[in-house]
Amino acid sequence: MDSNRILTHAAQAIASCNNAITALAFAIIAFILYYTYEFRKNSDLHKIPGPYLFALTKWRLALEDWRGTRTMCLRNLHEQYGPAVRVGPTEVSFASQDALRTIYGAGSGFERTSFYRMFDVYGRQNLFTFGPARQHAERKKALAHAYSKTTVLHPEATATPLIQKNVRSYLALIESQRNDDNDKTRGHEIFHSLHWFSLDSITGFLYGDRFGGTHALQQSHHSCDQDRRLLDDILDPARRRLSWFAVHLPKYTRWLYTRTGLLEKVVQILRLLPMDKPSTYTAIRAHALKSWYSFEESLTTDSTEIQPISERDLSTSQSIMGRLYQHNLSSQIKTGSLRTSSCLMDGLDMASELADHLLAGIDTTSDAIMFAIWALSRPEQAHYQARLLDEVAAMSDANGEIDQHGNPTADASDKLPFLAAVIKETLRLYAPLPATEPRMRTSSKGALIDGWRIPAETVVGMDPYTMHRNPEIFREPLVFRPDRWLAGQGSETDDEHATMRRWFWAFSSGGRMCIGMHLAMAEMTMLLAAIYRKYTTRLHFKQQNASPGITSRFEVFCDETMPNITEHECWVHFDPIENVNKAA
Ligand code: HEM
Repeated sequence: MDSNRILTHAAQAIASCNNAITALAFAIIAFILYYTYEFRKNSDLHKIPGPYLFALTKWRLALEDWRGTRTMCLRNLHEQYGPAVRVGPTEVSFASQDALRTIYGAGSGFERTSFYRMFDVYGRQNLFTFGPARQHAERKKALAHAYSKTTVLHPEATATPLIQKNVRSYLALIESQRNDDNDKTRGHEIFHSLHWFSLDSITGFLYGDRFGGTHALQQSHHSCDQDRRLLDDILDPARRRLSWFAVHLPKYTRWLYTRTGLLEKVVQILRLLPMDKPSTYTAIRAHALKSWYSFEESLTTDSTEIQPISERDLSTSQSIMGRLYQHNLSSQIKTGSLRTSSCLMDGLDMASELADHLLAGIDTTSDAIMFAIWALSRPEQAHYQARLLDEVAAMSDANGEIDQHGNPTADASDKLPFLAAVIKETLRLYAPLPATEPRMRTSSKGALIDGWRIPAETVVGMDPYTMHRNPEIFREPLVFRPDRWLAGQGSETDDEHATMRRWFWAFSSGGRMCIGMHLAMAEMTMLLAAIYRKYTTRLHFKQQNASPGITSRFEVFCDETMPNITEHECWVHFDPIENVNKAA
């Protein structure tokens, strides 16, 4: 090849290289212009403060989700940018009372977003996942009475005797572990045992003893081990990764988990599943479905016609399953139809509803009780434990405050002011569901929230974590101080108390507020009152300088002031009060 030809080739190569660089440069500029246009297109959202990258792409917030730092990040962004922050191209986070009323107030027109559809069960929607207010309101009407405070605290209805029984089983479990242990330094791991307590309570309440009530607390019961294993897939930390995939890549995740045969094997070999099968909630959902089918079967054994529940089976007729079934049956009789209106349910609708309550009622309540015991057991908070011990010790048999087994009654436990303050402070600082509750208005009308014009289809949300740590509302927000809730006892004025109560948001608010709140409160008050009448608690050495950690969605939550975390574990000692008194 002569030198001219070489030069010509070289010139051509350089020219084509230049063309490629020019094309790339154009592509980058076009990309930036496109995104800048997209970013600015919505001039209303564009005015809301927030970091540029978050507004540019939803994957920036998804990265925080992946790292498990979403809620902490939102709180920091609110500290930096104020009560309204744009956290995605079409997502805004709020932290103000005006926003709370506008978004979550009854009849606000804001609905739960598609985010909640990952909680559909057996392919059916339920109270938790319904978007439209009308559908949701009809279902809530069918259930509200059974969850009311009057029903929950009624001494002869299902909840109270059931929780009393579970409290006794819990105390018996503490005692048996204490007696079994030759090594008195071993201590008690309460994260798991409190899950057993809440599992037995919610299954008994929903299904009754005959059809699905569990016995995880009763070591001598034949189903104890099997019932405890129902929780295995909930307590697996891989559940957080699965939540991330389910939220951010829902179609892909559904595809992965519905493969069968050879493809299923390929998916497994390539380790594509975010969480190995059985994935979260598999065991609980299977248990819930089995309970429903055995109940349904019992209704049709004697006849081909479905019958009302027999009067003699009181525990079943008073369970949520029995009540829901009766309610549906009477609606069917009234309308003469099996499932023509959205308020009527078929078997799977009812099974889905019950399964969802089962899932909602386990971690929440047990995590809250665990944090209360952990907080009271810390040496720096010994004076709060002493105050609670005094309060429960003063309960008297003569006033009917103690039941025949020597434990505080439901009604009396509900009326203890200091215990109520301990629980409220626990739920403030360690809310079991601390993350964003996303909502959206789908009607073409947007909304004015806290002075900002928000177009329809924008995801808006608030989170208890940020609300509960606002230093302008809660003095020393990271400090566990139950007496802040007691009028005339902390340094807060009456006005400050009223403001704090408005900012307390552990159970949400408005039409979508937690339906299980009174049940959860009864479980918490009765168990804590009974424990502190018999025992003092102190931290085990494994818990020194370590906060227990709980899972909620993609994140682990703990006491952020502690240097270490014990994830899904919490170790304490229970010392019988008479021993403590003798030693003193
Ligand atoms: C300390 C315990 C509990 C806490 C802190 C709690 C908190 C909450 C919160 C914050 C919500 C709203 C979530 C959202 O919109 O994203 C909620 C809803 C709900 N909770 Fe609870 N919960 C607790 C216990 C329970 C229990 C024991 C049940 C048992 C049935 C339950 C059943 C539900 C249901 C069915 C909903 C949906 C209500 C609706 O949409 O109308 N929760 N809960």
